[in-house]
Amino acid sequence: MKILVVNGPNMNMLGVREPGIYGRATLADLEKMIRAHCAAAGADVEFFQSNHEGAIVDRIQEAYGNVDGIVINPAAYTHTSVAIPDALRAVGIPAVEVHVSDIQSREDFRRHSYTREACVAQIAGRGLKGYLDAVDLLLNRNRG
Ligand SMILES: O=C1C[C@@](O)(C(=O)O)C[C@@H](O)[C@@H]1O
Repeated sequence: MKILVVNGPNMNMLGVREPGIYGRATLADLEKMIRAHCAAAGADVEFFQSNHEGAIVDRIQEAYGNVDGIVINPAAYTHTSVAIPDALRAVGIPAVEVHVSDIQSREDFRRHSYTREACVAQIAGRGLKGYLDAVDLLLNRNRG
């Protein structure tokens, strides 16, 4: 089982950006945590972060035929992008959407996700642990 973890815009600023909302851990800390979790479960993992919508679309397309599950935090593109969910539907790889914060309890414009419909589940408001829950969900789904 190979999992691709995709983080969208400003997620490279984790640890610095709005720590009251996103915490003090960095993207490197997050990736280390996910890597250890996947290793313990015997799964391979790859990471990708970009601030550019088209680069995220390209990476999802590259996953076609190479990856069994995608964990994606599209960040702000969650609320604006049609191209990212279209790419997820195009490759047909099961994906779980993750948000560190609880997008339902913040500003109104964060409540709607275009990506959600292209994913098997959405996990929000569990902090960084949400990524591990998303990995588990994909692993359990794969075990059938
Ligand atoms: O950049 C982000 C991060 C986020 O996806 C989260 O992880 O809580 C929530 C989004 O609304 C926001 O634009």
